Amino acid sequence: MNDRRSLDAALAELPADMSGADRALVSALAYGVLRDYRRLEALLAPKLSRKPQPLLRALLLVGLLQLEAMRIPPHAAVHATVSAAAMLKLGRARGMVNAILRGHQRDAAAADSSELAVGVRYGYPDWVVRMIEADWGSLWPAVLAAGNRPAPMHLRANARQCSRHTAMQRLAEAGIASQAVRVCDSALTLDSAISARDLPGFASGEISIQDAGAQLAAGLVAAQAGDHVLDACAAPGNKSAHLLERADIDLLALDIDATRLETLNETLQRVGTTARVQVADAGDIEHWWDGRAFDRILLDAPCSGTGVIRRHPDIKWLRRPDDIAAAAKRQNALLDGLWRTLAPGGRLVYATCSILRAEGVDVIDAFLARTDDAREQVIDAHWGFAERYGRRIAPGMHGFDGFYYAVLERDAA
Ligand SMILES: C[S@@+](CC[C@H](N)C(=O)[O-])C[C@H]1O[C@@H](n2cnc3c(N)ncnc32)[C@H](O)[C@@H]1O
Repeated sequence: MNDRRSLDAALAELPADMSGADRALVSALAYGVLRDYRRLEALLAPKLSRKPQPLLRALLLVGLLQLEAMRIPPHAAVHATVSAAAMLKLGRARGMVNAILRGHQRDAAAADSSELAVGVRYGYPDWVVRMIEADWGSLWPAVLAAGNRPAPMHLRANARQCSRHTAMQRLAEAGIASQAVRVCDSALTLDSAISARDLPGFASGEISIQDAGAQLAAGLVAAQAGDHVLDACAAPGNKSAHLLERADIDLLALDIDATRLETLNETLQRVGTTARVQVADAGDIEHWWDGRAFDRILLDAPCSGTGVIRRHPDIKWLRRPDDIAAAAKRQNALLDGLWRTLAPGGRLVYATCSILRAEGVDVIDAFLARTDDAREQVIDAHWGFAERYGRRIAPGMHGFDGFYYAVLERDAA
């Protein structure tokens, strides 16, 4: 966490020859500690007489997590953690690890978590708790708690290749139970998660893995055959692929990150579609725009990611309070730049996986106030909550990740 690397980037460095089961366990331990980091820290602190070195501290947190939140028999959890101390050349600390974990087992039954400070109890930095409280009113405890629950696995049926119904039948034939997601017609949810390589139809592009809340974007863009469409922040390409699956459009997919665009190319190839793909700063239109106006633009803006904390608990600890205002500034600048490339009568969909107003309705409010030829198109939908402009979704609502969407239209010339 010190280098602000994401958890996914750190897990990508696990040894290539590690077994799938070990990989899954390491991943569950890392995600679990980050989800519950503050509470585990609060449990550990009184048991220490001095500050342990970082590796030992991390090991103790992993040990406590196993005792607190995982279905691992306590004696096995203590034994494995003590053994790991030796493997990590922390042999001299084995006695201490053993004593702390055994002591915790004894004390745990008597512990009363209601006395913990709110941020510790819910496992969030205080500044995030304050922002969620301010933005979500009485829903704030539910919003925080939802960010600590594992997310369901949603799939998207590729309309070019099969109906959602057919996709579900094929999964059922392979013994994989799924259900249709009510308010999103391309989405289905699996009863239990499964790796992509074991999903029938994934390699051939019939189905893709994508949160159902994220699948709402393509329907809001509502591009028609022949439309000239821009996906301005497109990588790793899930929404681009969905846009292309829905209609024969002429899509330009931009992203500032060349490595992430490689994943986009792989995704488009897998689902059997093509787009023009370009590395660019979307806001810097002089450098990439050829002057041909777009009928539709999707701006899936870079944001705090506070709506996807349940999938990426490291976000809680990687973000800093200043990041929110900085993100809002970038979002405003992207909107201003991209608006100039939108055709009169065209539509721009603004999306973020943030649940903070500063990156959602406040951005749109300010944009509409300074942009004469922009109008909000009210989203008439059965998902999320209506905001002054746009709609936002709380994490876990309908099973979705947290999102904000607004639809803007440019006055006809
Ligand atoms: C929320 S992600 C997009 C997810 C993508 N739309 C999808 O559904 O797979 C935001 C993306 O914006 C990109 N980005 C950030 N700043 C940008 C900029 N100035 N211009 C273009 N892309 C940018 C990031 O590299 C990141 O890939």
